[in-house]
Amino acid sequence: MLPWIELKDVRKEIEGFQLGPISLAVEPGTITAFVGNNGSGKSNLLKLIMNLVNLDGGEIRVFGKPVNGADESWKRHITFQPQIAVGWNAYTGNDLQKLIAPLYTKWDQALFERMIELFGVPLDKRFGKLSPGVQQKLTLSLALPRSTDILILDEPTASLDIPSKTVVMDLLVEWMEKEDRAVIMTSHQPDDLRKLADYLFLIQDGQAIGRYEKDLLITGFRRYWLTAMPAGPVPGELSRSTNQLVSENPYATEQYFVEQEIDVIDDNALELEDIISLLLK
Ligand SMILES: Nc1ncnc2c1ncn2[C@@H]1O[C@H](COP(=O)(O)OP(=O)(O)OP(=O)(O)O)[C@@H](O)[C@H]1O
Repeated sequence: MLPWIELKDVRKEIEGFQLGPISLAVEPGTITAFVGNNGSGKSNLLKLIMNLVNLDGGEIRVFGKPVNGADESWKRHITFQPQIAVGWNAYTGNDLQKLIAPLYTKWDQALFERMIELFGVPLDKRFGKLSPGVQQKLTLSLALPRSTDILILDEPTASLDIPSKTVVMDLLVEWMEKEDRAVIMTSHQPDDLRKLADYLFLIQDGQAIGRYEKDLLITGFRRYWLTAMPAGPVPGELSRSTNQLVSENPYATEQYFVEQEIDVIDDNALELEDIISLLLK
């Protein structure tokens, strides 16, 4: 399927910080999570996609249209939720709903009311007077009902309590199932990544480490406990300690163990957060 969003050799310099070159394609029906260390450039990459900051090099296309071109019709197909909603503090939830809903032809009022009810958001209080978590709940309740093709969320669950994180994950899964849609999100929450992401796009200090299919990533690393560690390198070996070996190619590693008659006491899959930490080392 043709990608909805395409980044080709995207580059940006922000006061001495170099972001890119980054290339990436986002297809419909997928959730892509940008994952990286703090300050690695994830939020700036989202802003570049939304044409909120200027590119220094490369190009970004949404539905085939360059984001920095004269035709801005692509913006109608995207909802962007930044980490901090700018200019909302003086408005109540009711005001914001009245301002936002008429702008979207597929506004889902039933979903808005359901989310407000699920999260218990007061609609009569000014946005600026709400706690960060309640602000995030209201912002999400004003984002998903827009029913745009693409949803871009910058750390959507960062301030939420644990039960609400689960609610958001379930709502996003349901939102994706309604029609062909795509989500890009940034997150530091392993649960979000495990439950939601189809692809992880890893960024470190402004540089792309790679785009990984989450399910393949989870099966692609294994830890083995051995009675005796082989002296030489083992195929697929990523790291070793006295009796533990971590492999990034379990098939090759296990084949080698069989050929060399090496006893494996135990083995297990690595947790997603361990794999991410290894890749971002
Ligand atoms: N307002 C700003 N002024 C100057 N430099 C900035 C500004 N915002 C970001 N930067 C620079 O851009 C880099 C990338 O920041 P960005 O916010 O995109 O990272 P991030 O990956 O989203 O971080 P985090 O995980 O902490 O949210 C930072 O390291 C910083 O050097």
